[in-house]
Amino acid sequence: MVTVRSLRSKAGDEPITMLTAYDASTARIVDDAGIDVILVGDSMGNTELGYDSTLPVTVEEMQSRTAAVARATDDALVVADMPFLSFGVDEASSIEHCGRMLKEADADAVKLESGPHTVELTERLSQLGIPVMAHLGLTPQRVKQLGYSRQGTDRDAAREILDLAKAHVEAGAFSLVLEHVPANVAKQVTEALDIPTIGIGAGPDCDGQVLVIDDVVGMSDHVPPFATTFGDVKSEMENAVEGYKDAVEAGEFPAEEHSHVEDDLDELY
Ligand SMILES: Nc1nc(=O)c2c([nH]1)NC[C@@H]1CN(c3ccc(C(=O)N[C@@H](CCC(=O)O)C(=O)O)cc3)CN21
Ligand SMILES: CC(C)C(=O)C(=O)O
Ligand SMILES: [Mg+2]
Repeated sequence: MVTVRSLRSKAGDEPITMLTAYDASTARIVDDAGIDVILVGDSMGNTELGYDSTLPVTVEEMQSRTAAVARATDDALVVADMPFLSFGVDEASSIEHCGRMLKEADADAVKLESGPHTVELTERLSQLGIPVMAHLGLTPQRVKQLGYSRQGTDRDAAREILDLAKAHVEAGAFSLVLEHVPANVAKQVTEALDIPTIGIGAGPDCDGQVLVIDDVVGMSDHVPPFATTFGDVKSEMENAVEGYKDAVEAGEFPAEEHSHVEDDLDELY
């Protein structure tokens, strides 16, 4: 069983592995493979729900998918990604939305796309017993301001990431995702913090790595430049779907072994 405490002790020892999953069947595969952390990412908006950003994803959608993933997961830490405007608007509704992920969906922790506005909230949630994973660098919920470009690329911006990272550790965050930042910046952030950093497009020197499952297995139409594909599930599914269609059209499916005949029912009238 991976816990927020065991994750912390693994950091620096062995790389931490994290992947997204949005449903029970995928979560079972990821968990059985021994991945440490399953993130029910709001990237689900792009991958599963067909939106062109994560902005439309709702708390209800995240809660339902988090519950499905948690039901299928035995060992991995399950982290619910809090969707756009479900936190940071006011403290009471932020706590209520985050709390639902633990109380009702059985998540182990929440992830918040972080900034100066999430320091106090991270402290409050941590005090209440809701473990918080922070997320700095490229924060896709700010796509309308940032696009999907690399962050922390000048000294001021890189220092701001480091300073915010320290502020979130101080506030009680148990780990930090660093997205699409220079490897040498991620390295210094990792060295400066006593919580695990988990990188995506942040070089090899974070304590762990995370990618979106669709990109990893070869199901995405567009893979970000920092990701790599390790399989070709899309072709496998295309083959299976075509095979089914051809078999039905050729009259080969269902065959005798897929059907049954009941005695005395040959003539109903
Ligand atoms: N399938 C998937 N994988 C992801 O990693 C992912 C999502 N979806 N959805 C949410 C965010 C969006 N992410 C992205 C998406 C695109 C780029 C990308 O293509 N960046 C280019 C162009 C940047 C620009 O638009 O200016 C780059 O060169 O940085 C990076 C991160 C990462 N996240
Ligand atoms: C890529 C990770 C960090 C994420 O936030 C997501 O999948 O939504
Ligand atoms: Mg996300």
